[in-house]
Amino acid sequence: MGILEVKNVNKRFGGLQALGDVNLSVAENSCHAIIGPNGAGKSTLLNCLVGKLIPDTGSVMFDGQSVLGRKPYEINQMGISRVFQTPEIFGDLTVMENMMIACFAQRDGAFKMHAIGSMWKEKDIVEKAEHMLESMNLAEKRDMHTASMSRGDKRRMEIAMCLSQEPRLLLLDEPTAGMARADTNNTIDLLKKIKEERDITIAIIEHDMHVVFSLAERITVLAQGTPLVEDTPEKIKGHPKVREAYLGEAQVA
Ligand SMILES: Nc1ncnc2c1ncn2[C@@H]1O[C@H](COP(=O)(O)OP(=O)(O)OP(=O)(O)O)[C@@H](O)[C@H]1O
Repeated sequence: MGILEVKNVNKRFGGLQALGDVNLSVAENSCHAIIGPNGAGKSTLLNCLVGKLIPDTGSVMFDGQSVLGRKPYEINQMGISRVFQTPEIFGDLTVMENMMIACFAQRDGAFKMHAIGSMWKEKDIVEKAEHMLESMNLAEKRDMHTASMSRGDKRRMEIAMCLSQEPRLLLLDEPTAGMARADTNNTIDLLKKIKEERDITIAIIEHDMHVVFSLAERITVLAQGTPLVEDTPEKIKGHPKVREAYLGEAQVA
């Protein structure tokens, strides 16, 4: 039994079957990639895992408990955190302030903006935020306004903010989208380090096959809303069905 078990999930948008009988089992402490051509249903599936969408039929179990019918914040409290394609951070605040807000939210369940002036008095929050920034190689940038950070640093910042929630399952939606190769490689190294140091399961949606093959232990290929194959990266590389699904689009080599 995986920490995440998706069974027979279906989701329609009007006449369009976005997900058709999706089954997915993600093993605890593994990194599982979900790949597939544009429009395959990857984001729809992720949205069903975090309560943003409700499947028409099927079940989604996390650590033996159903996530269906729960609000996104309740699912977050269960231990599932999602990093979005577009970083969700406060550009007017510094890296350290953003990190402290995330640590507050984790400790108190919420953060009220009026508390921003007094948050430096909270020693445990300051220490935790400093530790998170160090572990994500962002300590040197702590006083920088996040609006002036590079895309790669912003993305790492958001991953750090998600990790401050101490999730057991981290969902990454194209974590290296729009990054230069050097930044992508830094992010891969950082995610490997996170996996080594923490008791964490990672599910990742990614178009960049270099990222997928560098990180994933299992890969599920979605095509037209249905899992086509699920296997190890070695078996997925060059798999005829996968090549067919990507025909004319990307390269899975
Ligand atoms: N809210 C919505 N209303 C109607 N159709 C939708 C909605 N969300 C997604 N779709 C459709 O469902 C299908 C699956 O979309 P989804 O975004 O899940 O694919 P994807 O694999 O994540 O694609 P991409 O790689 O391009 O992000 C597409 O045909 C898309 O147009």
